[in-house]
Amino acid sequence: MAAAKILAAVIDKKTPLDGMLDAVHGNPAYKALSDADRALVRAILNTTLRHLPRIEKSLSLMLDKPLPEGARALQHVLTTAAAQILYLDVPSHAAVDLAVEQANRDPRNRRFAKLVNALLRRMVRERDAILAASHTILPVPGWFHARLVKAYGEAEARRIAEAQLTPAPIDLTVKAEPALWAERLNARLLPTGSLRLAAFEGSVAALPGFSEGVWWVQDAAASLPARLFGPLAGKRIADLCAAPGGKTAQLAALGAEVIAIEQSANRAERLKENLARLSLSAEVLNIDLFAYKPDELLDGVLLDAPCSSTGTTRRHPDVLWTKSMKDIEKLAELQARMLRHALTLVKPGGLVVFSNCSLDPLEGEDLVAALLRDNPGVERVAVRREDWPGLEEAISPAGDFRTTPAMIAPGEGYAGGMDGFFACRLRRR
Ligand SMILES: C[S@@+](CC[C@H](N)C(=O)[O-])C[C@H]1O[C@@H](n2cnc3c(N)ncnc32)[C@H](O)[C@@H]1O
Repeated sequence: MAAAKILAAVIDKKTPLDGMLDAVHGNPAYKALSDADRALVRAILNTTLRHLPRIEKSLSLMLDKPLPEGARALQHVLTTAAAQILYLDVPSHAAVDLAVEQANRDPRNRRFAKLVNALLRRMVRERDAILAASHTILPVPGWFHARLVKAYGEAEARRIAEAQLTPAPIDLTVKAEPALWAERLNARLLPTGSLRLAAFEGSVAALPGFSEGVWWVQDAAASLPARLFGPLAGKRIADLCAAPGGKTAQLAALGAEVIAIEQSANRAERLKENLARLSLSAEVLNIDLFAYKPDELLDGVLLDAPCSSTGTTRRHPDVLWTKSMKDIEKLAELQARMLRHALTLVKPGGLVVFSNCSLDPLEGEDLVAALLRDNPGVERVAVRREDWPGLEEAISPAGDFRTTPAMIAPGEGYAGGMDGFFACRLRRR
């Protein structure tokens, strides 16, 4: 019940999933569930959203005629039930019975209860054939696929779209001694310097090193921007969009004197808590970055800007259904303004690293190209392939990091992939 309602809010009202699944401020129907039922609802929603185009197409092929416009709620009941039948390891008959019960409970949908029953039972019987046939259907919305094709070409777009079907593994960044901690945690040491856990269920807080603040959870790709500054001991660096603090922690662990700026009060608090657990220090300023003017120009600035997050769909599959091209355009404009401000904060010769977790060039390559065109006082310091063995494919010809979920091959017992990220290193002349 909760799953279909929450799905409706994502699809019809563009409400992000994270907020609705928050244990304190989340959707009331979700909060009323037991821990086990919450986990099941989360799995159903993430699975439904990951496979939505394939589920919808499979359902439409089984219907003689489309459901009437007024039956949106029924559509969500059907898609969440179909996700369980096709992709989740739960008893199919329970999913069918629940969907029929939901249809019966809603006076607008009662007349469709028999149809729901027949259609879903047929789906159970024909599951293997439906799954085999659905492989040809693109697993992402059309607008997003078109953007991927434009940026990466047909074949790579397909690989990225398929890669986002696999849930992200857990990656960790360690303060020091990555090889030693890789062994202790039975993790794979990635070419980014991150550790990747083998298939893992449970709480990371129970793993060795957590309570001592030795490491933090951070996707491999997300760890790259902070690594672009080179030696940081004694340098003053501002992290302009800092919370929850993965990159602030990296900068501080590398010896920088960090000023961490975060506009949201709640998120600034979370950043402070995270730094405290890691015994790392930074000056945390809960202000708008546009209001920040240091007394003296800085050695470097990290701008990990708010973005469309289209690189994180393995973790947040709702993004593709809540964001649109309009959002990408608006965010790209904001990022360009933020980047121009960031460049005023560093001394001549100072570095600005600009990054975000979008796959769209409007928020990355195009934005930087326009900035360089208009600002002769700024130059790109290209990332060199020879400095990043194993990550050559993630470095663009211009010398930026451009990672995608289709990069990093799986290893024995370890998943592949990483978030889609853009990171560019700029220098004020
Ligand atoms: C992509 S997240 C940053 C993630 C962070 N760098 C990390 O590695 O953990 C962007 C952050 O920027 C913050 N933010 C957005 N607009 C801002 C502004 N004008 N000034 C300061 N922070 C802002 C958001 O609240 C959000 O926490």
